[in-house]
Amino acid sequence: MIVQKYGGVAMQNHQSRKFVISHIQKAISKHQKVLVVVSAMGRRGQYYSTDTLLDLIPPSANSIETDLLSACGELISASVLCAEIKKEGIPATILYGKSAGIITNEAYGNADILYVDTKEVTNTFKDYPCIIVPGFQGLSEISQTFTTLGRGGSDLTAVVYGHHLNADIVEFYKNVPGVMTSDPFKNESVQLISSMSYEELQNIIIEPVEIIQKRAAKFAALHKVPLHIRSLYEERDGTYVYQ
Ligand SMILES: Nc1ncnc2c1ncn2[C@@H]1O[C@H](COP(=O)(O)OP(=O)(O)O)[C@@H](O)[C@H]1O
Ligand SMILES: N[C@@H](CC(=O)OP(=O)(O)O)C(=O)O
Repeated sequence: MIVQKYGGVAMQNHQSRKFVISHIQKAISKHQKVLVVVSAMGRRGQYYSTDTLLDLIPPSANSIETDLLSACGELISASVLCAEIKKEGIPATILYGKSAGIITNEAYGNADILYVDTKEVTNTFKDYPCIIVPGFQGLSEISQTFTTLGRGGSDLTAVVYGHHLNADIVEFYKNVPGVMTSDPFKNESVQLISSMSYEELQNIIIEPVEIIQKRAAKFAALHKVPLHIRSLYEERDGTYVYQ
């Protein structure tokens, strides 16, 4: 089985989600089972993006209501993709909250994962080749409320499942060809790095959220989770990280 992660840009509209569905179809043919982690649709200004949702309420410290509100973005995204995938004839379902099994403390906004219970995921794979999970969120062990894993946290969701499900690979579908020598939207003469070590990946990420979330890169390095960071739009290989 493999894990695929689709971020806000990949999920932003019907056109971009056609690419998403095509990658999922190919993954099922090749790997039989795919766990799809999705982020909220689009960026600030687009209806259901994380920043648009958070702009609905007065700026405040991380709290039960800020995490519940931002978790809604990924729930909407998962629901929309599931409906579209089923329309294409692919059997798929959604797991979230307790069934998704990502159990955290109550540090709203940047929760720590206490444990991951993959029982429901494993059982559901007996009936469905495709399971969609809203990224970026967990469930707090004590209060059973939604928590979030820091901005860009769907990347962490993906690598955490990759590790706990022993996935062949975790694929990230981006609006860039892979990890480049620097951000292609800021610099002109950049090149694709076809493979890199976990250490090199962590070193290239300066801010908490860049090509992938820094926290996710650190987790992948710690557990040696194989990664493939690649383009949503092109078939060619992107960047492999596996040593
Ligand atoms: N070295 C780098 N190589 C490629 N992209 C980079 C790099 N550093 C920063 N970036 C930025 O990371 C972004 C991540 O892609 P994006 O599709 O927005 O991710 P997400 O999956 O979070 O939606 C790119 O749009 C790019 O601007
Ligand atoms: N939607 C959340 C989580 C996330 O990972 O998003 P994206 O994959 O679009 O960076 C955020 O904006 O922080």
